[in-house]
Amino acid sequence: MPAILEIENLEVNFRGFRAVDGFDMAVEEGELRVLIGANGAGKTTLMDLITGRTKSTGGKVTFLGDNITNGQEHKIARRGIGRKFQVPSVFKDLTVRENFEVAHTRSLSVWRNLSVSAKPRQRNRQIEGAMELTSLADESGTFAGSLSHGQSQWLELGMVLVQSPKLVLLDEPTAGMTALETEKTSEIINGLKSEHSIIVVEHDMTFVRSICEIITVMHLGKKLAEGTVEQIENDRAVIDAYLGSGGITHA
Ligand SMILES: Nc1ncnc2c1ncn2[C@@H]1O[C@H](COP(=O)(O)OP(=O)(O)OP(=O)(O)O)[C@@H](O)[C@H]1O
Repeated sequence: MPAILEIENLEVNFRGFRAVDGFDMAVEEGELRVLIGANGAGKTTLMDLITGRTKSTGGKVTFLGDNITNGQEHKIARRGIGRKFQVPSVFKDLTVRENFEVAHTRSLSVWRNLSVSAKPRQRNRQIEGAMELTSLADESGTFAGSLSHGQSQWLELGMVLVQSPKLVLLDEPTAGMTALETEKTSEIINGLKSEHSIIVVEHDMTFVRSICEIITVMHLGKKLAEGTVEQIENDRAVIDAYLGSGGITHA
């Protein structure tokens, strides 16, 4: 499988402080990669560097064979990197379906530039597919402001998916969720596997175990370890790095 995303020796230096410090990672097409690391390890900064929100001071990011290092954020999004932030930013006064329509229209402006117009039937199929994937089909007419916290998170995830990104970045998708919502989120994410390439930043190791194939561990801006859940949980360097924060299971 070719790498969809390749990060080489990436660095950002914030006035002498290297939040990301010579970081390497390659994610294959169709892969679900989990990125873990203690608070301040540099995970969010890494996502910011991939998406062009923060500019790097060294290294390279390659997406689908193209060098996207320090590209403009909207252009990187248009190339097909979708990002779901930790705090949902849905339109509360619109229904679930209307939120999906807005997200779909946003993605259309990309296609319009390429003189391709989406057909209504195709549009509905995409929206309905995203509603199914995120378990929101029954909430189609519900105002987003009336959704539970978990459902708002799923709506935002669906709004990313309806734009058909080639790579989806999810920043702590279970933050603030109940145990049941977390379980449902792992079902949703497992349902996205193979169809999508996904990078998930997550702290909750129970959740990580339920979705994960390969974990990359970040520590002080660097890659500390990479491997299966079992390999990572038994890795001496990882255990040592997490000591003091209660061990890896409470990372
Ligand atoms: N713009 C900035 N200027 C200076 N320092 C920054 C900046 N952005 C982030 N940092 C620092 O870089 C380090 C990494 O932060 P980052 O938010 O990427 O960590 P994280 O792994 O996502 O942590 P958490 O799990 O708590 O979200 C932190 O010490 C943070 O204070």
